[in-house]
Amino acid sequence: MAGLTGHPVLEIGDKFEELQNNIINNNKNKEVIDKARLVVKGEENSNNNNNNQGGERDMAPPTSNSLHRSGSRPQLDLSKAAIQGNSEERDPTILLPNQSDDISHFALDIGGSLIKLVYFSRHEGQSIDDKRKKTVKEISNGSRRSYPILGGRLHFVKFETSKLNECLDFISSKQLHNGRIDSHYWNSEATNKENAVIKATGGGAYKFADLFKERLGVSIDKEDEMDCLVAGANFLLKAIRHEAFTHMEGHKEFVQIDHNDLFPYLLVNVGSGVSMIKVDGDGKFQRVSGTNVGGGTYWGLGRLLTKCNSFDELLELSQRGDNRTIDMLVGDIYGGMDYSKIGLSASTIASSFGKAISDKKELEDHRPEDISLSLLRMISYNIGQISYLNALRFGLKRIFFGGFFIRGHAYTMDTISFAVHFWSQGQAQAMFLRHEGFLGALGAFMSYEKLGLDDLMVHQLVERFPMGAPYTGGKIHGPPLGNLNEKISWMEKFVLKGTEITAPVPMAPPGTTGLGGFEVPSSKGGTLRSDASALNVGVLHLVPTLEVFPLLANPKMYEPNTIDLSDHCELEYWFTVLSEHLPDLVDKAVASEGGTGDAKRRGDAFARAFSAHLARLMEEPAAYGKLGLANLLELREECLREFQFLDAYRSIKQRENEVSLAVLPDLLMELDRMDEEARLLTLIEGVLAANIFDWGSRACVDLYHKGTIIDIYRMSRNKMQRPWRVDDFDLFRERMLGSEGKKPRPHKRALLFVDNSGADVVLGMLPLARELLRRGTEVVLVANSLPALNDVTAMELPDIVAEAAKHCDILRRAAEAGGLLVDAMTNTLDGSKENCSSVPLMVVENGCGSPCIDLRQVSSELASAAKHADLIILEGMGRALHTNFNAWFKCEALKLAMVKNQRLAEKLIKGEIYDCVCRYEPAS
Ligand SMILES: CC(C)(COP(=O)(O)O)[C@@H](O)C(=O)NCCC(=O)O
Ligand SMILES: [Mn+2]
Repeated sequence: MAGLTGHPVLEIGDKFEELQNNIINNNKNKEVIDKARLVVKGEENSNNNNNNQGGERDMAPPTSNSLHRSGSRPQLDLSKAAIQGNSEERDPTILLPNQSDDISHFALDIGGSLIKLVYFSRHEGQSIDDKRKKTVKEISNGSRRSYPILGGRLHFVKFETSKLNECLDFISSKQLHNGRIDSHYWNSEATNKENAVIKATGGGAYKFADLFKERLGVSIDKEDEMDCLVAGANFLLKAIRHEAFTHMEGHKEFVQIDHNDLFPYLLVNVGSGVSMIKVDGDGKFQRVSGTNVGGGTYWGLGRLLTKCNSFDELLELSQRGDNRTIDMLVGDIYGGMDYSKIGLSASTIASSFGKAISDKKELEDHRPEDISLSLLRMISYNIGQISYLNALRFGLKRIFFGGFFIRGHAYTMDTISFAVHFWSQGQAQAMFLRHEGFLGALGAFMSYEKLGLDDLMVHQLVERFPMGAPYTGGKIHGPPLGNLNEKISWMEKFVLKGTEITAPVPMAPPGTTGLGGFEVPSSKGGTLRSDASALNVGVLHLVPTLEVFPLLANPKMYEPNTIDLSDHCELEYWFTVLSEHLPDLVDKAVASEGGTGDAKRRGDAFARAFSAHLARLMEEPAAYGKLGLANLLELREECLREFQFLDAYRSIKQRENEVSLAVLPDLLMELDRMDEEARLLTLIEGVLAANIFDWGSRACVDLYHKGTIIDIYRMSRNKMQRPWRVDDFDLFRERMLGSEGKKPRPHKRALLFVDNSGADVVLGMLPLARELLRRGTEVVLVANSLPALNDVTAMELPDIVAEAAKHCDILRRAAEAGGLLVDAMTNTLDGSKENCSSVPLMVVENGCGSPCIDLRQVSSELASAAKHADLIILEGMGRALHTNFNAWFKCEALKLAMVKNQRLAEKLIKGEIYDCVCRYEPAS
């Protein structure tokens, strides 16, 4: 039969059909094809799944939830670390002789109005008892770096100082003061409570020391406040990618700080009072000024003048205020005119509260809203102005503002920025910090010896935004949520509370009038969320094993995201795509957990949580740092995991693997009948065509509901006519096969970043890997550490490879050489064990649990494997288009994907849905 694109291999579609008939006649295999139909027709609902659950679970490869992206260790004192006992055993005990047992888990900054608490929590124990263990050792040359030792997270929580008891209850409920979590890991005796010492800064460290001793039995070790502020700020500015930002006229922009060019700067900490600190380096600073007119002044005066009950209420009032009724403006003095000679417009405030002297009004005659706004502007301008004058005094260009007075409040930041800009005539810039209120607490935390926190680098920290955790200490939510059930009930309350909680921080630009200052701030949501600033702070995962992918040509310039979500249309489009996909995803997730009542409740909570994230980000796209499409897709996966859906597509993946493995031998036979050139083309076509099996694409899911796997595969092959929309195949062929009779040298090692399970990996990437192996190139299959949609994981791959190897000597020998076939090879094709001299086929995890990959943060395993690679192949929309489409590498790169989204096809390649990309780039 003629091939669909003129190549004989394309009989594979027919082979599928033939196979189907054969299989149907064969009772043993009938189930396989039935299952395949179920999958592709989208008939898999919770009921079906319910029925199948037991059997499928038994057959499924072990879920990889034991491998976490952030599943490695906090930087503790690892010197002289050694494995105790047999290093080959599962979960060997690791001794840390220089690690002291009494590591405390939290530190406090007890201020006049707020208590800020930073605490450290540990990951659960992990195991990499998978078939890759040998591979891992192989690649990392026997180094032990890939053993999971410890993992950790930093949480940021705040309480009102007046509610100190809530804070003590929280510490007590989490047993933070007992070091209980650690003792389990370090094999130590429970920490001696009597001697427990915790670090704290701020005035309350002195004031409440006795209470801590009485209630928790711990002593407070007081740390200097300025030391802590500076240590906290330096850490954040060096270690968090999107920490500092400017905020001008409602527009927030993250600032990339060059670590080598950070100092000197002015740190302005606006707490109850204000400190201005000139920072010259780590531990090198001088408090150069300050002002007693700060957050406490705003709150104190505001409370007296407006009878407000809380700081946040006062701030919220300002949203609806009009300060012109109470402030004396230049125009009030100059009969409505500007004082242009000295550059003051009519709307400039000439005297804060100045009108109150001339009016015959009493306090009751003024609106509390106007008073609050006038007060806010007075204090913010004053802080901005004094800060600038101090920056000028020491020749400092950069001013960072922190402290809880700011509270992520757009108008406050705009006012301070305006003052700095105005007085410096644009020469200095105000910058704000996302962890604004936690500088002191973080600094106190870092003062514990041997923590090694200050050595952490940007790529070793991953910030996550779990639902519930940031909602702290407020009247509605209580402290961060401890267990899943609490979280779900909280989500249920959350929905009852409606939009009040998701109401955005007002972001509308507060209309300026040139030099004259701002008009009344426009209030978008009407309410200012009480925990506005806390919401901008996630949980920091400390992952010292993450590394920058060493083959990036220019890591500093690297931007993983291709789609710029700062374009509002783009943002809206992708938000709609994700919202519309949600019901289907919830169905799959609930089904994957057996469709039980508990799973449904979790599914519901997940949907609410993810929708809340979307709503929040829609209102303030930069709320969680710079937002790209990859972040959104990852957030969705993280959110699923938060509600304990560890592998929503588990059964779908398994069925597609089975069906694809069943037709693999036919495909390999067809390939082997071809000459080199036809084979290479067919292999690339195969990768592109099989990338259609993508459960994350709306269009593809619709297809699966309409046709069988065979129809879809055929349709996909039919689309394979060259030229593809981006088609560098000829270049790649020349590199692989040479021209004019010259044989090029084969690649030494290729990293194949695989994408989806089923046909994608089995009929697409594995045959391509086999071709490379055949040519003497070592192949490393790079797969996700954690499940994401229907992507294949590093944990699942060895079983798939073992199955494939049963039908192919090349794969078998290579997999054996790569240590992948440990015990799976009882059944080889010919039973022969000789000839193990093949180049190895290996599997490494990439460190991610997302459909995309940010190459600034990959597993150390991958970084290690990359060192000898001279070719990388990135496959799929997530890894090759949404991210890395514009990335340059030090080695050759091949980017292969089918575009399964109409809009992306139009925007990125001026094409149509199902068009393909084959981009080949020589080393740069
Ligand atoms: C999530 C995905 C990136 C996965 O694609 P893949 O990497 O598997 O090729 C892709 O399915 C996607 O962008 N989906 C959303 C757009 C849509 O539904 O059209
Ligand atoms: Mn995928």
